[in-house]
Amino acid sequence: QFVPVMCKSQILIIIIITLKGRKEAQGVRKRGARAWVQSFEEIPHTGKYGWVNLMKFWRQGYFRQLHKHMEGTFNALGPIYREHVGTQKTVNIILPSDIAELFQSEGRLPQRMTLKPWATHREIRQHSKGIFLKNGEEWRSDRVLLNKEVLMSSAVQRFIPLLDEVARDFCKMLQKKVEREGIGQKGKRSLTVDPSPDLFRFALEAICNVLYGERIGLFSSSPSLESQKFIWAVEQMLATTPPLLYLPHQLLLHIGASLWTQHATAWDNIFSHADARIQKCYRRLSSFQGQGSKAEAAGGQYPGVLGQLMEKGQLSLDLIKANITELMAGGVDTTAVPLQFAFFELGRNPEVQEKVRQQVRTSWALADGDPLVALQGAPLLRGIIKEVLRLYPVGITVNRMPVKDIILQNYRVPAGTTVSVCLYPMGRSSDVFDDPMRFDPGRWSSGKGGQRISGFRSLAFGFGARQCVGRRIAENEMQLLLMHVSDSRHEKVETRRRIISSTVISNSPLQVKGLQSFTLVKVADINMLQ
Ligand code: HEM
Repeated sequence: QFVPVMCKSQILIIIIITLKGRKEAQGVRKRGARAWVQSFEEIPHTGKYGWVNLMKFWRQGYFRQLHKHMEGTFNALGPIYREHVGTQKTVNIILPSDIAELFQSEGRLPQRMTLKPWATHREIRQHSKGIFLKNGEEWRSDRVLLNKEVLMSSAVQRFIPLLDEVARDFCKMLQKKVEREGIGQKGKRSLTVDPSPDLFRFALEAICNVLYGERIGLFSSSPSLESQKFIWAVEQMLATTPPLLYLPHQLLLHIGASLWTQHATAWDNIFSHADARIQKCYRRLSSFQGQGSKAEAAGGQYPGVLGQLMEKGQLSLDLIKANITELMAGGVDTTAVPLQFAFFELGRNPEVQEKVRQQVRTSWALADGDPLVALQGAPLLRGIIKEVLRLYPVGITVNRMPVKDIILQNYRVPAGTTVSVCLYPMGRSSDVFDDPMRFDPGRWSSGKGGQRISGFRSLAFGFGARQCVGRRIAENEMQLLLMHVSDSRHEKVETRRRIISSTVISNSPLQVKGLQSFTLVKVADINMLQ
């Protein structure tokens, strides 16, 4: 009844006073929020009609630049917006206070938006689904078993030596390359290379060693074509996923559209590669049956995640296969690409590079050859990974479907809505990070110099019970590589240092040229450099 005589802010004040008691009792009023919770429909949006928006996405090339589109939309509409594109509806958020609210409402069985094209592939090929695609109790029972093999600290201790061995061999391979192809005097050669293909090989070699407990020889002078095909297949699968998420992929499947065929073929290749590896490993471990445990059969050594799962026998072979295939598919691009960005940023920031080298040197000296201890003594390595994933997140969103209605920015969001945390714009927002465009690994340290970053800001691996199951593999794999590349204690330091300063880590145009040679899926990454 005050409307005719008062401005909007006065109206709000009056309402706060009159409704305070009632809304707080109902538990829907947030501190600092405007009094009256607004409806879902009132959330700012990018257009009502999903198909019209889809056309716009297509025309403007947003599928390749989703992160940029999100950043622009937050700038235009504020910290929350709705988006309806084709078959997808999401609410997008960016602020830690809203993210906290979302994750606190994820329930005991957190649920993400299902990647339907992936699920459909499993259904039409009659493959079992792994944890990525499952929900509910079914997800939980697999996940608990996998956590023991890849996420818990006892597992980390088992696989660290395998990752360490691959990281050391990678450095040796680079040294040989410099000696062979570099310019300058013997022993003081330097070489400028595009590190991308080598880093993809490194990531595949590392994940295979952890999963199967055996090396696949990708650093040899003639790496197998089969492995190269696997790398291409993962790239193809990732590149074809974003458009399929918004299109009626069942229809595309029905009419045999080439986008769907490319996607399904890529998955088929991933499955057949993983299948061949699994069969080979299975035969090797089975041939020792009756000679004690599989761990003993593997010469007393850790037999890899597959061997552990088979030995324990708590998951059916079908489910082991489904999950190992997902770990393979999730274990290559996810680490190879951030490593490239790590080198790129270290190249642009020589003072950071020097600090890291000093820290690694000191830590090695105290670690007595134990890679885990050495990593613990060099927190800047962890900071580099966090900083790289803040600026160049692998997955640009993490989403949840809350189990109850939640209030975000004073709007009511019904249970079951897909809410996406937009990592790329969040990582570059000055509302969330001080001086966000500065590459500063030290900002994550808790001690002197660190910014004491509070919660819900480091989310590149997701959150809680549903966070990335491969997180510890990825973090340790990337840190070990950076540690060995930075380590200047060994004999061939000179060469390695040159690799850092003049080759991989340099801000020369050649470095950027290397990045431009990425295939489709990486186009987004190049844009992230802008
Ligand atoms: C820098 C590297 C990586 C990043 C940034 C990353 C990021 C993510 C994110 C954001 C999620 C969703 C988490 C959530 O919903 O809360 C996820 C899930 C997952 N990731 Fe990763 N990941 C990485 C490496 C890996 C690796 C190396 C593997 C395999 C060894 C892997 C396997 C998986 C699987 C299987 C899931 C599904 C987990 C579930 O739903 O329970 N990821 N990852």
